[in-house]
Amino acid sequence: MNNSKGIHVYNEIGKLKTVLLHRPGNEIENLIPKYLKRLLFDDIAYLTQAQKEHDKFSKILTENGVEVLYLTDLINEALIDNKVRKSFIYDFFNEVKITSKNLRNTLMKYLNNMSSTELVRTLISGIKVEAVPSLKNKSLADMVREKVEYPFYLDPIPNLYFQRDPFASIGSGISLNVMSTPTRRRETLFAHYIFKYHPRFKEVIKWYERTYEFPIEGGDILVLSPKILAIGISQRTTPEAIEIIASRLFKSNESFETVLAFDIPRTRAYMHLDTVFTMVDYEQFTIHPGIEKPLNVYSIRKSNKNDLYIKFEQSKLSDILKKYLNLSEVNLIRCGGGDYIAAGREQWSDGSNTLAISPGVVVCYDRNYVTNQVLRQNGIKVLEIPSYELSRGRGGPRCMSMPIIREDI
Ligand SMILES: NC(=[NH2+])NCCC[C@H](N)C(=O)O
Repeated sequence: MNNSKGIHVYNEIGKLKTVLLHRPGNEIENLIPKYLKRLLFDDIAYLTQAQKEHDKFSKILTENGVEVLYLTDLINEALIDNKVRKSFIYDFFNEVKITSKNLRNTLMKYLNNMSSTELVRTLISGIKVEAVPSLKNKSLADMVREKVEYPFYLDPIPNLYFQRDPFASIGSGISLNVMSTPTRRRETLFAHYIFKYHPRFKEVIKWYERTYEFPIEGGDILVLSPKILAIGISQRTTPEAIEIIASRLFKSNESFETVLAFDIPRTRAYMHLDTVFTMVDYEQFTIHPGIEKPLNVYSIRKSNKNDLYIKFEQSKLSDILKKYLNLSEVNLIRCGGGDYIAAGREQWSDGSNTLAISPGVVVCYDRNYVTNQVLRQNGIKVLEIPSYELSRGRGGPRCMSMPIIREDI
């Protein structure tokens, strides 16, 4: 592991130096069709294949000089102190509303017998009722719970391999996000403990906290330049959260001057801005044609009196990007080459969700061959990873990764 401390992310495309991933594990094997919708997954995935694909993703990154950190390692390193470990477990119980004293004690005993690695793995993959010794002296809540015949005390966390979302690196700090659905809220506990206790990360400043009121998720946050952020107003991210982050950033010593808020349609297929718009080179972006017409963009800037100055941007997207990023040309590369059918199909499997590892070099799913071809025609180097299973969770290479350090450009 390299020794650089903290976070450094001032752009979307500068050479990626360090990135955070989570390799999918048994949480995927605990999904059943009945609960898919609530757990925000679209199909039953085959874990062995998903892991192969994820390992390939990680290998491509490593081969390109990126330091890959795994969430499970960081959290293990953060939980060394026994008191911290206990409070992490209690936070999990509180998050899923395990309130019965008896059940809390029984589960605590069950978890306390585990090594730290096992504990973390279990909290992620879920706790099956049958795995825990049966309760003695049941409370009313325990009895009611038993009648429901739900197989888990703790649900699996199948979306954890989408490390883009629970927190987002912005400049030298992070937004510790408020997830919009209950199923993903436990995910932010990992970041909460890492950024509080891990020696490498505990000094990092937070622009947003998981206890705030308004949802915001990392897939909506794009650091376009040291001065400009783009944040989606989406199914998952609220305008109120964007205002709070903007004003925290503008009051800090950071270089950010403008937040462009992209108002995108609220739909499952476009749950975050990065499912329809990513940056691939200095002046090139991918975009899903399905959002171009309904897109409204607002600019948020610092006004003199420490207030926010908010304006609706009248121009078309390429002109807005030219103006704020100081570019003479902007090329919007359309998902599926702009073809209605290909764009719809490939966006669904994250064709516009690219992860840039340096200017003009991106990691993409192999299945989106139309979009990948168009990217190449525009001079972009596309590194493909297999995507039979990973794509069933509705997220691509950008969704699966959180940059920790990027080189400035
Ligand atoms: N940054 C992203 N686009 N992440 C995709 C997350 C997908 C995940 N199944 C969810 O619905 O939350």
